Amino acid sequence: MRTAYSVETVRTAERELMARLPEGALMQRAAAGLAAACADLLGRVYGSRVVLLVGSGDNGGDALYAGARLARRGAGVTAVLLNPERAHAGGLAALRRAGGTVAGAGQGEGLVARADLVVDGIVGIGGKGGLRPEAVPLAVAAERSRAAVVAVDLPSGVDADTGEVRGAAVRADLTVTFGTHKPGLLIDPAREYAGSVRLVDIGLELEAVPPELEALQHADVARLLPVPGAESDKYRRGVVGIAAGSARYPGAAVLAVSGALRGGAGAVRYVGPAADAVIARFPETLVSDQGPAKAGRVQAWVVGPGAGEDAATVAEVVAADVPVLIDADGLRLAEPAAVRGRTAPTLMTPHAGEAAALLGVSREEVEGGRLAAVRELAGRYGAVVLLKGSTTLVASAGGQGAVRVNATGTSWLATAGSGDVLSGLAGSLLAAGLSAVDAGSCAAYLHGLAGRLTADGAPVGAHDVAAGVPAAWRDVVRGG
Ligand SMILES: NC(=O)C1=CN([C@@H]2O[C@H](COP(=O)(O)OP(=O)(O)OC[C@H]3O[C@@H](n4cnc5c(N)ncnc54)[C@H](O)[C@@H]3O)[C@@H](O)[C@H]2O)[C@@H](O)CC1
Ligand SMILES: [K+]
Repeated sequence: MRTAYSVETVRTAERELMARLPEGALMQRAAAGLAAACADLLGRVYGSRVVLLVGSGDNGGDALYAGARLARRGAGVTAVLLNPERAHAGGLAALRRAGGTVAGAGQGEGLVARADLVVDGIVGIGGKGGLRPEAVPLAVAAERSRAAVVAVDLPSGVDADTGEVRGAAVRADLTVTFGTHKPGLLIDPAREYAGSVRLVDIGLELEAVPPELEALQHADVARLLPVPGAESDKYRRGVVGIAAGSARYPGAAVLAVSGALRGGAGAVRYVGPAADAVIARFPETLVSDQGPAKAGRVQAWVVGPGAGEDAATVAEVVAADVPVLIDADGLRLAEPAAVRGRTAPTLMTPHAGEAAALLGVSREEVEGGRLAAVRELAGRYGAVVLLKGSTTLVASAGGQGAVRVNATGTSWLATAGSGDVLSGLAGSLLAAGLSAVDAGSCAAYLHGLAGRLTADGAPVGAHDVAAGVPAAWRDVVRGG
């Protein structure tokens, strides 16, 4: 499991550790890890041109000490000081002793344009708001230059705790982060600015503290996925009911069933007006022309994909005493009070536009502040909420505790019907007995991986993604 902790938690852990260590030891650990990552990226350190962008805090200190290490190995290192009076004194002295030079902000853009490597030490976890105006031209120059850009701890200008980006921020190829991942490094839009992320262990002890975010890895998903035992039959493996599709959108039913068949339930039961289309494509489906309440026993329901205006079916499913996944039109049609009143688990799976409609805010607001939005929805509905997107977030019912984040997806998954496959898959995992948080996060993981494996750099349709789920599942259980 990968975890990310809030700035407040990091600060507390750092204070405790610093009290036990000689002065400056932590910064030396950080700088050593940073310099090693820079050297790896440069390949050849000797003779390379390195420019440090140095703000007024310890983030700049890390950059200066790392710059000193690179200068000792023969790099030409220049520090651009955004606030010369407040630059880290010890770091500056170390850089000068190692033969590095110092320049004012005015020379910064030209230096960045000619650099092989730019180190962004403008702000780290002490940053407030977006980049200050004087730093913006440097961030722009770094983005334009051919130099590799390494962010120290996090790209300057992004919010460490929320992943929000207000105004300009540094775009890094690599972020070297210290002690733990910060939430912003795992959540879009900030995640996109971070490039690849390398974690440097500086000895912080965080195990006893609840994280802000958790990201499942292959081994975690492998442990959670259902495996049929020798005694299993289709009913013991779980039956998932799919109430989806309409005369207008029969395809949504077919796609939700296609996901459900690959999700580990022993059988898929379909109710709705698209039974012919479903059976034609998937003859193994149990279809019923009765409403959900009379369709026969299921261990979990999926309702909503392509449902059109069929509020009665949504209400019938929401009233069922088994885990229910509500997606797409179902999110709009479900009565909030009925959802809140449910006692069995509920999993809601909106994309940003649907989440915005439920919250009564703009889509941009949800996309810019995904963590707050998913927690808010989970709180309002007392339901587990999976907010879809390039990074998918899953909040526990009530919105408290660690939020799961999934980044296995690819932008090729932004295709019609892809969400229907995801809801079928997650519903199937619910029926197989996973908790709503595990079902949602494992489904997002497999779905993203299936998208990545099948797309392999080219466009794919939603049905390809569903067909790719078994390969993703095998990849996960075989350890990648
Ligand atoms: N505290 C520790 O034990 C360690 C801290 N480390 C580094 O220290 C960083 C935190 O250092 P600080 O607490 O000094 O804070 P930062 O260096 O992140 O930033 C604070 C400084 O930047 C200014 N500032 C705030 N917002 C700004 C903005 N939007 N634009 C421009 N300037 C802005 C503030 O006035 C302040 O002077 C970490 O991110 C990490 O890089 C590492 O050395 C590891 C050990
Ligand atoms: K930084």
